[in-house]
Amino acid sequence: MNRQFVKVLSHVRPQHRSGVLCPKLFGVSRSPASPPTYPSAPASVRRFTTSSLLRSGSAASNPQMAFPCLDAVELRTKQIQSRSTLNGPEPSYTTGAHKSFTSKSPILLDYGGILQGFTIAYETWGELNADKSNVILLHTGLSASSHAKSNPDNPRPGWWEKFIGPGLALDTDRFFVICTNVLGGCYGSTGPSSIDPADGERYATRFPILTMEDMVSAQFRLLDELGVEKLYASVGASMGGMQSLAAGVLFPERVGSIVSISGCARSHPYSIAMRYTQRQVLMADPNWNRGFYYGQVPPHIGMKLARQIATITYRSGPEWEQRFGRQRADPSRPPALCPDFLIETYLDHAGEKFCLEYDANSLLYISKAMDLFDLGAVNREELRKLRQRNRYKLEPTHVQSTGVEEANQCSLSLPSQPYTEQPREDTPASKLSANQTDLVAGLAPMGDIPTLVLGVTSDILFPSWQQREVAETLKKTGNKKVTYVELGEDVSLFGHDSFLLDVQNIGGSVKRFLYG
Ligand SMILES: CC(=O)SCCNC(=O)CCNC(=O)[C@H](O)C(C)(C)COP(=O)(O)OP(=O)(O)OC[C@H]1O[C@@H](n2cnc3c(N)ncnc32)[C@H](O)[C@@H]1OP(=O)(O)O
Ligand SMILES: N[C@@H](CCO)C(=O)O
Repeated sequence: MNRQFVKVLSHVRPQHRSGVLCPKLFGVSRSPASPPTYPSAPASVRRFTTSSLLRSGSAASNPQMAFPCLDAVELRTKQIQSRSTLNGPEPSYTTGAHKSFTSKSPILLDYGGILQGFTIAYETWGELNADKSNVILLHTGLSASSHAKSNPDNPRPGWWEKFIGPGLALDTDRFFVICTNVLGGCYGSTGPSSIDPADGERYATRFPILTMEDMVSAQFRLLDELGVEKLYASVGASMGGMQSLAAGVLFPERVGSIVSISGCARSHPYSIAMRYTQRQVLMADPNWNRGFYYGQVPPHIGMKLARQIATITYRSGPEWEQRFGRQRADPSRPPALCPDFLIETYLDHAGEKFCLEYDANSLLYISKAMDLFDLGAVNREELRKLRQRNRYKLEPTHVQSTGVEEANQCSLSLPSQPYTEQPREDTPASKLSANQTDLVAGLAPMGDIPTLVLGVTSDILFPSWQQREVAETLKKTGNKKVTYVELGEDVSLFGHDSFLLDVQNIGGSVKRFLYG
């Protein structure tokens, strides 16, 4: 491990020890040994809080428990409701100054949606050389903005701050690094929170279903605009790893090399299950309101819970064993149903940090796009045919849909009969082999692109077997320039998020590959 874990409460910064504060909205004080304290709710709110519903102990055998964690989120709802009407109650999703590219020509999306125009927010570092041959396109994970690195216009540290710069993994003495906020995002690029030019209202859930390939196609429109014909490298981790591979499949002649860190060539059922659960939790928040919450209280409770589930998939059990063990935040207090164990206060804090920082609808659309990701030949062919069928939507004479007939197409209904296990014609072995063959055919366009596949053994979301699958599949396409690196548990226990944390091993491998 390249990092010291401290199994004591002192690891938790005092201001975060409550487990239920929202940095933007609450001030919470706590000394290391004292129990969590919460700001007291105004009288108007106290009426609704669970603590005020405590029943008189006269007849009960035991007192009712208190739920300060629920009081706190209810208080937040009230505070958002009563905020200034000037800016509207919803938070503004921005990470600061960035450049923007707006395409005036429409983009037809894989599943038939259309955007009449779109904007991509992006930032750059380093100098573009004369023949524009030193460009690295850096793809983000799910929730990141284009702000990968600080710059004079926005000195706030970026999400890959220590990986980009002179002499670093993405060496800005040599490369011109571009990072975008993805299509569907909420940090300056067109997404569900953007205005639909057709009616001047937010898209909300009238935003069309997206794919990774749609996001990558939008990025390549930006490259067209910048006059970049061929990338030196397409680099990304997590969802960015998916995009990095998708760029190689969609535009093989325009991609010089590929780095895929903790990515995959197709989403597997376990990762779909984990994202599905997050979406369901989020959509169950009444404030989500089927996506039409703009101008109202956003679904901060659903977002918080979704992020807690996500965090469980981003790190690893062994990391938490070392870091928190079974320690409770305050063993002197009786057990509570609100955050109690250190791992619980940690997850609570992760949810708090995120719940108003990111647009809920962006989370839904982008996580769905991750689920839909499959670079296998069969899926790619189906998407190609679908695009072909929808080409007419790009005709200038095409009248835009009123949304009604399209909405009907979107209405999945649950099967009327309970699921019964389907008999399989294939034996498991031949099924597996068919899957592999399909993926080899799908990745064939990358057969000549030098590729680094980097995985982390402690990653449960994009597990190392998927990394090996990508590397092995590429080799089967005839690609002789595949480098496979796996960080074992003796190197990193940070799980999926290792790509954000392990500068030495992740950054070092990327640097060696790019300089190779
Ligand atoms: C490409 C992309 O996807 S970029 C997107 C990256 N950004 C995010 O994911 C945003 C959310 N951030 C994170 O998930 C993390 O901060 C990371 C992955 C960026 C960095 O991880 P780490 O440095 O290991 O931070 P860690 O997960 O330990 O969290 C530290 C925070 O938890 C708090 N904390 C740690 N232990 C506890 C605990 N037991 N109880 C409560 N709070 C705790 C710390 O005080 C600290 O608070 P702060 O961030 O408000 O200062
Ligand atoms: N922590 C990362 C992981 C998923 O890429 C994120 O939130 O985007």
